[in-house]
Amino acid sequence: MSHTATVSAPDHTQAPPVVIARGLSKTYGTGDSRVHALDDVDIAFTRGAFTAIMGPSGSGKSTLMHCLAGLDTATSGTVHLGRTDITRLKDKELTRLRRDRIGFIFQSFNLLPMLTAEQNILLPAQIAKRPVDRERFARLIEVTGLGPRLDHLPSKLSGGQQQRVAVARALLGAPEVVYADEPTGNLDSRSGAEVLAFLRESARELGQTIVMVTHDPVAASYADRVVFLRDGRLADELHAPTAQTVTDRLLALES
Ligand SMILES: Nc1ncnc2c1ncn2[C@@H]1O[C@H](COP(=O)(O)OP(=O)(O)OP(=O)(O)O)[C@@H](O)[C@H]1O
Repeated sequence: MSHTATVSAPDHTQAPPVVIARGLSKTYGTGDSRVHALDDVDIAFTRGAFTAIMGPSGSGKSTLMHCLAGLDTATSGTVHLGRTDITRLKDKELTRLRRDRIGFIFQSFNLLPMLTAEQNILLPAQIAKRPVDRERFARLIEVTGLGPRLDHLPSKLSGGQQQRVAVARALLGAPEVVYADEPTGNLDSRSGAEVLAFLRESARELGQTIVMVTHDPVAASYADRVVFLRDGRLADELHAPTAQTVTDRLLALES
């Protein structure tokens, strides 16, 4: 009698989804000026996965991220964060959900200029009256290499250091998902690579779920998975991307 055993490698398709969007559509305008920014998008993001969203200009990347994050309201469809259908929440509940369960990283670092690096990192926890996980704080400072800069004001930090402060701030509360909108758009390639390596490490080592919008195939190559939008629809998907495979798919989409 023969026995066959299948050993499946741990991969993100086995992990439970943290964010699930179903039938997500967003239209702007009416009549002839009507634009389908998102057209019936179904997508899920599993725990600990680092996903990049790409696509030609106007394909709906920002709209998708804003609807997933509860920064914009979808015309139809649902978005679940864990068990919460965020499309049913009232404004106040949505504000609280964004504050307590989601991390944000933007192209502009959005640091408060009069606060030190450390104070900036701790600010969201203070505002939410949330206890600070000192162990996680220490780990984030170690991984970001910000230790010697903690008492510096943002104006005394390089762009890359400022963005690392913004990333540590977004990750400190262990949010269920982090949305990053062109996080390396304002950085030189070396600083950008440091920030991206840190995001990748956060996904792998801390199980942090990250969804990043980017135009840059090199940035996307740090992700585990790249999803491509065209005309508001999911058009393609790549796993274990390289800058070259991402570029090839983008060119195919744009042709
Ligand atoms: N507030 C708005 N009013 C009307 N149309 C909008 C609005 N926001 C976005 N759109 C349209 O929706 C579509 C998708 O836009 P979106 O900004 O999501 O695309 P994108 O892929 O992020 O583009 P880019 O790469 O240029 O940032 C585009 O046709 C855009 O013109």
